[in-house]
Amino acid sequence: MAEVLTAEAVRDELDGLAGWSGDSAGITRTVELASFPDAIAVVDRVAVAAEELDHHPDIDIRWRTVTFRCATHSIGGVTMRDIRLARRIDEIVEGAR
Ligand SMILES: C[C@H](O)[C@H](O)[C@H]1CNC2=NC(N)=NC(=O)C2=N1
Repeated sequence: MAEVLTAEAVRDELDGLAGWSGDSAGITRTVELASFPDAIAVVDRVAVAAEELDHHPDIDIRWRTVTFRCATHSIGGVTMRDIRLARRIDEIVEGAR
């Protein structure tokens, strides 16, 4: 079972996650894509990655702007599962731009 990260550990991990912010309750990144279809394509790729990781982000879609929030719901905090998911999301977003 993943262990919840301390606030300091989350801050350290956020240093390596450009565009992400948050705290020990959750981490968030908002991205703007070129179009609504591009945004949905990114969300679809993130869904595939989330299924592979068995770890799922909260996703807010507003036209071309997509916000991802990662927290480990079963624990109620941020774990390395969320950090790994955030890294995968970054790879997908960078590949879509
Ligand atoms: C059974 C399955 O492994 C669990 O329900 C997973 C699914 N995806 C998850 N995603 C997130 N963000 N938090 C969880 O606790 C979680 N649990």
